[in-house]
Amino acid sequence: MAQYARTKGSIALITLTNPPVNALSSAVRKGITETVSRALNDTQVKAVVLCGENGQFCGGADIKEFAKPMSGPALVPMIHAIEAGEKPVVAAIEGIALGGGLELALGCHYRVAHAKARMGLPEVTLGLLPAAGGTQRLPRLTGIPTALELITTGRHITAQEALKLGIVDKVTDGNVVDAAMEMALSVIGRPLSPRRLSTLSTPPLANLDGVFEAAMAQVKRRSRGAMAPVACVKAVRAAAELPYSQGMKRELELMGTLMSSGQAKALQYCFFAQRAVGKWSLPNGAQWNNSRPRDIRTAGVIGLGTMGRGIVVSLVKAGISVVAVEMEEKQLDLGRKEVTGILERDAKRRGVTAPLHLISFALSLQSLRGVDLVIEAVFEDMELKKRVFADLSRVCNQNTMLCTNTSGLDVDQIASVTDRPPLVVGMHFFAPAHVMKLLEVVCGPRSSAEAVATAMSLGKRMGKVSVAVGNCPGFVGNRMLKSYMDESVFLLEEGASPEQVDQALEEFGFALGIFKVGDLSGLDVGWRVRKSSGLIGPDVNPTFPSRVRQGRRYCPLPDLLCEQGRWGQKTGRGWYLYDSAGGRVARPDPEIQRFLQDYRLRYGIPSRRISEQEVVERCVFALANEGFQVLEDGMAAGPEDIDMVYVFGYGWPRHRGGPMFHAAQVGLPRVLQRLEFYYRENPDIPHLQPSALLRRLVGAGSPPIQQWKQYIRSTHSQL
Ligand SMILES: CC/C=C\CC(=O)SCCNC(=O)CCNC(=O)[C@H](O)C(C)(C)COP(=O)(O)OP(=O)(O)OC[C@H]1O[C@@H](n2cnc3c(N)ncnc32)[C@H](O)[C@@H]1OP(=O)(O)O
Repeated sequence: MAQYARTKGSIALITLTNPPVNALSSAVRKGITETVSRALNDTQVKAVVLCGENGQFCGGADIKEFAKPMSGPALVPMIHAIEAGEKPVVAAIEGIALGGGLELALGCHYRVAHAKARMGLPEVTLGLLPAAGGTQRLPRLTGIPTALELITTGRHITAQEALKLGIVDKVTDGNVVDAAMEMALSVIGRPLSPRRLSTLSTPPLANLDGVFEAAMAQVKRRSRGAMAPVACVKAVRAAAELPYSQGMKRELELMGTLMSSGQAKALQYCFFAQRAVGKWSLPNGAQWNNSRPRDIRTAGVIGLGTMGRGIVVSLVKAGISVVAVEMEEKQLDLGRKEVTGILERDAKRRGVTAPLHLISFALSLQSLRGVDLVIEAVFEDMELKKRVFADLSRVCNQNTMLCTNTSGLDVDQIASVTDRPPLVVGMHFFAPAHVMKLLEVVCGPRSSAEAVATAMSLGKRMGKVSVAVGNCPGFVGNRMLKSYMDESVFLLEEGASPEQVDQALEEFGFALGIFKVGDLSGLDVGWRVRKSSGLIGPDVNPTFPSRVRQGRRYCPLPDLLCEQGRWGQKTGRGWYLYDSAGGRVARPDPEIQRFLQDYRLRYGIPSRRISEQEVVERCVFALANEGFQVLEDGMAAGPEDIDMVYVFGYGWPRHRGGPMFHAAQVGLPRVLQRLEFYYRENPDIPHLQPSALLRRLVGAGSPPIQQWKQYIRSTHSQL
């Protein structure tokens, strides 16, 4: 897995060969160890060049091997042998040098990179730290602040930035191996000591304590509850304060704690799950590798509200020409201003020109005649959407794909008013659409494989994580969210306060508690949906609204709040109080306490002390329980799909893997037992009744999450 060749007489060329990214599997480590030793012992060889085949230097440790017992040579002594050797070794970096790949390069005496290469230490994103000497060598090379930033964020950098930071010695537009050979020849005979990073001291830094305290505070704020960023700061601190050998001991110790943690397992699961969801398949056998997506060059977007604007920006940034349509001039002007502003600010930040030439704005659907694909983003109202799609059917070319950005309406009903149901799919973006990474691609029963493939591939082009989901109310994300939201308001009825619930969920790892999220997105949105779904209406007693509707427990608290004009941040008051309309800083509101007490008194609900454990279990297990039901109904291909929806669309803490992975990690028997308990206590809450799939999995001895699909009774995938 590492090839050896002698070139230009005195140079040994070692090539890593482990496609697709030359990960440092045990076979590759063995190959490098053997070939380096051969080169160092060959008296004819005066210098060594290390490169990777197929234009990729190295993607780091083989992540698949983390779950297995360690075998083969370890990375640390292998890199040490390169650095300590008496012949100059030059890394020829093409494509990527990530994680252990960059650490390997840092052990070489010189580094030459191709202009398009990317480098970084992304271990933190896998719940780890760069434990092949990365936390000790990088600070000695770049200084502490830069190393701290790169190691705690895992950010990839370009070759140009790497050159500026001193991480590489040369950047070339040409053949990187040739350039590395040239450098190798030029450095033969030069002293190697100054090039051995482990022997250097970290550059002096004033106010060391202050720098590390600030870094620690920042990682704790940024990644609530995540262990790896904290360990990264500690490891870099060791580089600043300890000799190299002791720093390496500290690095190893910290890595040991991380490696055995549930967080690392969750983050590594997320890495593979994110890739697995791209490999969609439909019951008719069509799948990602046998269905050809269309080449989309032009698109139309209808509706320039918050969602539509974000969608336009995402498309344009992917290089697609967009016709943006609004029906009213005022809305169109507002939309144009917003879209232009977002694109200009983004371009300024990146030092490029805003691609405004790719957008045109129009007041009529007629302008969409020639586009390849249309995304509708009008109000969430079935009749309105049907009118739009019937019009599109008449206006657009016969071949134009028609997509709806509905967040939960029946895609098939929408398709049924068109002349082309196979070319209709849902593309459910998440607000703000140019920021959020999730795209649910909703496969209607009549959506063609080509349409699904096109929407999935378009999502990827826009930098989204596209997940194929079935066509049921709320699809995957919003369908599951309903149980989570219902539990949170039931907890208020029973004695909790919004801030108590939010605090418990934020401690769990959510970026924002559910009530803060509600205030942020506007409480009136859900109010409108409940009205249109018949949960609120003329039959409901306004002074004593019923707590049972459509045959299940219902909590009228959010409706009562909306009736008082408390719509969240936009009105300055919601579950919390804000300084003014549009204010962002949430403060607990004593009025809400009184409102909740009056409500409980009025309905005779005894108020009790609710523990943090109950808050988290009822909200999170209810969410996972609905996830099991989603799987059973065939609306998601597997638990990975659900987890990626939650990680990328709903602020689920990535270091907990997703609701389904979390359930597996807590232990399915425990989840079942707690759901049974809460359902016994609340028999009027159907979503607390454990799903049949959960019971079956527990009955089968709780198999690993990768095997759950085998236990899904239905063969009726709705994808
Ligand atoms: C002592 C410990 C020392 C060091 C620790 C480490 O080195 S941890 C690993 C650090 N490296 C990384 O985190 C890199 C992870 N990979 C990526 O970020 C991307 O894969 C990459 C390299 C930028 C390429 O992206 P691209 O979009 O081009 O391809 P894709 O992500 O779909 O990957 C292609 C297939 O390669 C598999 N793969 C990638 N990296 C690794 C890896 N390090 N180990 C194992 N497998 C890896 C990936 O799963 C894909 O597989 P497939 O079966 O095709 O889905």
